[in-house]
This record gives sequence, structure tokens and C-alpha cells, in this order.
Amino acid sequence: MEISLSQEAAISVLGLLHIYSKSVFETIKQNNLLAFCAIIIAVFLATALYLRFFHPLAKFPGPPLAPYSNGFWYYTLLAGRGPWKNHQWHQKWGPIIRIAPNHLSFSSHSAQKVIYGFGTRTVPSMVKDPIFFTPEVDHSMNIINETDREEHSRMRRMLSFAFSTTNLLENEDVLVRRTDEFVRAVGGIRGTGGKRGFSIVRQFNYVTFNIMGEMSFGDSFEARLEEQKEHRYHWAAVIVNTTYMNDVMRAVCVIPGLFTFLEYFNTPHMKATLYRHAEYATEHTEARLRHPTQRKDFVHHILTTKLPLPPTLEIASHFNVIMMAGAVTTATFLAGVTYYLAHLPSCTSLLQSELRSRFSSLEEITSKALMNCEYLNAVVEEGLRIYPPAGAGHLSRIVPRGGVEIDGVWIPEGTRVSVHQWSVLRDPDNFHDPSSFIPERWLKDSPYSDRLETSLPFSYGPRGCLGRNLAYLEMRMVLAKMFWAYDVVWCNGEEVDWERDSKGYTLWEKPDLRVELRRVMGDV
Ligand code: HEM
Repeated sequence: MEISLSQEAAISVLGLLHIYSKSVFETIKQNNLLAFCAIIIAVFLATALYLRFFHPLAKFPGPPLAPYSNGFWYYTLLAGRGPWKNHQWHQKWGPIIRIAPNHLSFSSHSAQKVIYGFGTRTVPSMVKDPIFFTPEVDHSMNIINETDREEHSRMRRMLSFAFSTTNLLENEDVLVRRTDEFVRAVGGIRGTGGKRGFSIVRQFNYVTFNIMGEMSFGDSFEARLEEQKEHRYHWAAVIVNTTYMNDVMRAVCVIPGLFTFLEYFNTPHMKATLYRHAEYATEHTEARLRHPTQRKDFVHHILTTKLPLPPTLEIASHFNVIMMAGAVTTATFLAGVTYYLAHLPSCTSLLQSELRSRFSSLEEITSKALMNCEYLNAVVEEGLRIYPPAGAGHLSRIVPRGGVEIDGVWIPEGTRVSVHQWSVLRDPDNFHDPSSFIPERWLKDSPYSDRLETSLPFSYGPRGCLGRNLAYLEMRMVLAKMFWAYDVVWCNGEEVDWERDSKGYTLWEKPDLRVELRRVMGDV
């Protein structure tokens, strides 16, 4: 029988392995622990030397511990100081840095186009990183975590009509009613918990949760909230607590088998966050499927799509992320911008003059009318720049087969790449005095020569934010109605420093912002 070259090589490798394992076994048998440890250390050192000096990304600068283990990167992420750390690294080592053994972080606008863009004739668009975008705890895939190009495009086609401007304007009554409800409710809240003022951050979570819930599930949302055993806003609180746990899961999934292990033990904290959130999404989806409605809510668009109807688990999974991506991000924006406005009475006064000179009642404040409020729009853009709701972390992609050139440098296939939004937005080459809140930079006659195009809070390309239009309608509406009706008095200014006290994971954990509202306009 003839043996081919590859078979011969395989036999030699097996032979070597046999000898090697035999010798290791012998070493242990002879109780020569020292020799065994030496082998382990040698393997460890060889790996470290390879990662630092011979790995395809070895030439890229970055924090000294980054080449050796993903642990360093996950530690930075979970410590909540990632935005500031990454920015410092980019300032020190330049626009391309190695932040993990196989991960490059970029901070240039040109990289944004290549990494998140639609691709070219020769280079396809980059797919999301499956290690970062993991399946949900119920093993489902959805519009955010799906990494397969074809599957994602089916999901996006199915959901896109729900997010079209036509459909959103048709559902404007939800936005207006829920915002008016919020404006009336916050006006009636006095000091809570024995302290002056109340937590406006929590109220922002509630209003965006209500808007997103009714937009998604129509009338059944309210019915289900009334039925549920827990507090009306229990799901909203679960969503907020789940954002951090999502990053913990990302770290867990890097170690093969660890998720299965944790799944087996299913800790109380996991049950109360990740699992409870997925259950709520399923319960609300099932309730809506049993409850036909005239409203063209998001479920309606899934049910009437020309594409084959997906299983209930998939529909629920879309709402798992829509409720998260839709409610938390917009609430984060509102909280951040309120902090900066509370800090800068001159900006607040310009905003309120614009709103109060244009509108004489809450009802006059409509989505269409707000589109032309120049200063309000500048405040929104600046709020998204200075505290980008989804810009604290890394939205990583994988370089396609054959590699790709980014910023004049060849990046090998399979490399994990991302643009760190915060670093782009805090770069003095892009924005004058980047840490200051200056809405004027967005006005037509701005005296600054900022590179406004580098601010991409909703990302870009085939995986760019599907809810962008809705987010703009919501941000303008809530901000305008609140600042039109009330003067905002900040009560815990002595205690809070927004940047010091924020935790930047993939999404933000915000500090508490206590305010008192003094009614100035309208009979709200
Ligand atoms: C200020 C508010 C918002 C910001 C800053 C924001 C930002 C983003 C960003 C940066 C992405 C890209 C994520 C990635 O590359 O992994 C994204 C995706 C997405 N966002 Fe938003 N978002 C906001 C509000 C919303 C709202 C209100 C919805 C509506 C439900 C929404 C739904 C989505 C969906 C479904 C995706 C996934 C798109 C896809 O992969 O095809 N977002 N968002």
C-alpha cells in the first residue's frame, strides 16, 4: 500500500505526539514536577513570544498587555473606563492600535467607511464579529446579533417598513401621547427618597420604554403591563440592568464551554436580568399575537410581510433587542443632554427661547414643527456627539477573506476591527474643544471648522441603526416638550460629575441626575 506525503506527515506528527505525551507521562510518573512545570512555562513563553513578535498584528502599537490575552481587553470593558482608556491609547499610539491579540482599534473617519460601509465590487462588507455578537440566552438570533449576511438581510427587509418615516409618522399619536403623559407626570413629582428633586434618568427610561412598547406591541402592551404581577416598570428596570450583563456574557463566550457551564448553574442574577428580559420579550410577543389590533405596530409589519413568517422565538428575539436598543439608547441621550444643559444656562436659555417663541401650547409641538427648530437640532447633534449612546465601546467586525487595506495599511483576513467612536468624537483634530458642549458648532454659521461628518452616532452602512428616524423624532419631541414646559433645576450638582461617574460599557451606565421642575409654560 502506498502512503501519500500528507499521510506520512500525519504519521510523523502522531509519532512525535506519542513520544511527547509519553515523555510527559514519564516525567510526572517519576514525580519530576519541576520538569513538567518547565515544559508548561516553555509553552507559555513561546506563545507569548509569538503573540508579541511574530503574530501578523505584531507590528501594531498599543497597550503593552494587549497582545497577550483577550482578558486585558475584557477587563478594560467591564471596568467601565473603556472610552477614556481607548481615547488615551489612540492619542498616545496613533490611529491604529492593537487592543487584543487579534483586535485592532481605529480612530479615523476613513476607517469608519471601510469597516462599517457597504463594501466595494472587490471587497464585500464586513460581517459582525460572532464572538462579540453572541446568541441570546434562549439561543435565538435577531436583527442585532445575526452575523450571517443573508440571514441578516432577510431580517432587515422584514423589519424595515416598520421603521420607515411614513409608518413612524402614521404612529405619531403614540409618540405625542406618551411624551405628554411623561411631561404631565414629571411635573407632579416632588422630592423622593428624602432628598431634594427626583431621578430624571429613571423617568427618561420610562418614557422611552412606553413609546417603544406601544410602537412595538400596540394596545396589547398596555393591557399586558396592567396584567403583569410585578411593578409596571419592572421590565424597564430589567432592561437597564441587562445592558451590563450583555457585556459580561460577551466576555464569558470567549472561553469555550463557559457559557454552557454558567447556563447549567443559571445564577439568580442571570435569571433576574438576561433570562427575565428574554422572557418578557416572549410574553409580550405572545400576548400581541393573540390580540389582533388595528394599529400598524411593529408586530403588524412582521405579520404582513411578503417574506415567510418567522417562528415566534425569532419574532420575540427581535423585540428583545428592539426594546433594548430602542429604549436604553434614547434614554441615555436624554439623560446626557439634560446634564449638559443643566450645566450651561446660556445654551438652555437659547433652546427655551426658540421653543417658547414658536409654540404656545403642548399640542402645537409636533414632529413636523420640530424639524425646523435649528437650535434644538443643534442641541440634539451635540448631545449625540458628546455622549454618544452607543459609542462607548467597540462594535467589531471581521476582515473578509483576502484581507483589506485600511488607512493605507494592509490588514490580514480574520482580524477583528472596529472604530472607537468616543475616540473619534473626542479627537481635537476633528472637533474644537471636544470635551465642551457647544451646540453652535452644528449651526450653519458656526465659527468652528469641525469635521462634523465624523460624528456617526448611529453607525453606518448595512448594519447602521434601523431606528435612527424614530430616535430623532423621539429625542426632539421629549426634549422640546420638557424644556418648553419647565425650567429644570439641578439638585445634585455638587455630587455628580457626568464623565467621572458614568460607566462606559458597550452601552452606558448613567449616574443619577436629580432635578426639580418649575412650570413656566402651558397648563400641563
Ligand atoms: C439615540 C438613539 C440611538 C442610537 C445612538 C443608536 C445607535 C445604533 C448603532 C450605533 C447601531 C449599530 C450597532 C452595531 O453596529 O452593532 C444601531 C443598530 C440598531 N439600532 Fe439603534 N440607536 C438608537 C436608537 C434606536 C431605536 C429607537 C431603535 C428602534 C427600535 C433602534 C434599533 C436598532 C436596530 C434594530 C439596530 C440593528 C440594525 C442592524 O443590524 O441591521 N435604535 N443603533
